[in-house]
Amino acid sequence: MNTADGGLAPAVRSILATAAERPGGDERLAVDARSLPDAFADAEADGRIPVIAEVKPTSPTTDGERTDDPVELAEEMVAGGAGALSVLTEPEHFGGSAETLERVRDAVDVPVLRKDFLLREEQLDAVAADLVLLIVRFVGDDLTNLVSAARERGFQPLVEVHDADELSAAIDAGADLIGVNNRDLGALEVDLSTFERVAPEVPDDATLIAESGITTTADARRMREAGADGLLIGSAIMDAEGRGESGDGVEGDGAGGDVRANTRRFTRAGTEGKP
Ligand SMILES: O=C(O)c1ccccc1NCC(=O)[C@H](O)[C@H](O)COP(=O)(O)O
Repeated sequence: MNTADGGLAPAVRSILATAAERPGGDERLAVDARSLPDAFADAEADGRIPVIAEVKPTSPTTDGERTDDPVELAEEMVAGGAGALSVLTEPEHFGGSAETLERVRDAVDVPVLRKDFLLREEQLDAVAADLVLLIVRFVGDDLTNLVSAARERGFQPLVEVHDADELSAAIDAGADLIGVNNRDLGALEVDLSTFERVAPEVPDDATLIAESGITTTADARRMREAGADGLLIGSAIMDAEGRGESGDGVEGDGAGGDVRANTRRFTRAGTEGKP
């Protein structure tokens, strides 16, 4: 359901309205970032699929909320083999905070992505992280400046795209970490063929991440076969409803709300790797 007002779903319009109001940090940050490509290489060398597991207490498309300590969740994800973490810092719609990210990053030694809807340079300075997300659809013509501003502070910018035009903008901005979001932020619908359409156009030397909608181990293998170097997985690992997944990819009798087991299921999903 695309809507008026830029074709964005009401929840996304609300997310952007609150993001526009959020202040930046008091001073410019200088970050000593943990390398995402190195973390992915370590996972591959260990026979694990590189997974960025997301600490996502809730969202506009999630039923229920996880109120467990995010640091414990993060440590369980790493114990399940996550090569990196993503932590929501958006407070109003995702239950995140900068403080959560700080605590998680202090507790683990893998790279941590700040997952938020950043619109202005000063918002980069709200909290240290190893990576920051820049969503092409939302930052528009500011993308090149924000990529530079992120790198000047030591962040690795992960540039998120949804179609070929956004990919061109990401490449023009010099992005080397590219995420293809299977979730259409206009309609909030998920379609894994989005990644399959966009991935062939991504330069070989970029690190390519399939984002959103990866629910089963079959989905994970499908994204890897389509060229994903890594997978960003939130809801299926957080699994607030405790549905889990059975061995044959059918929901219902699996690990439920056990984030360590959920993460392991994806990191050990088995694949021939990138073609
Ligand atoms: O997840 C949502 O409901 C959502 C709604 C509106 C804008 C963004 C949204 N998600 C942000 C994300 O990038 C996802 O949390 C992330 O890709 C993980 O997705 P999933 O594995 O499907 O939880």
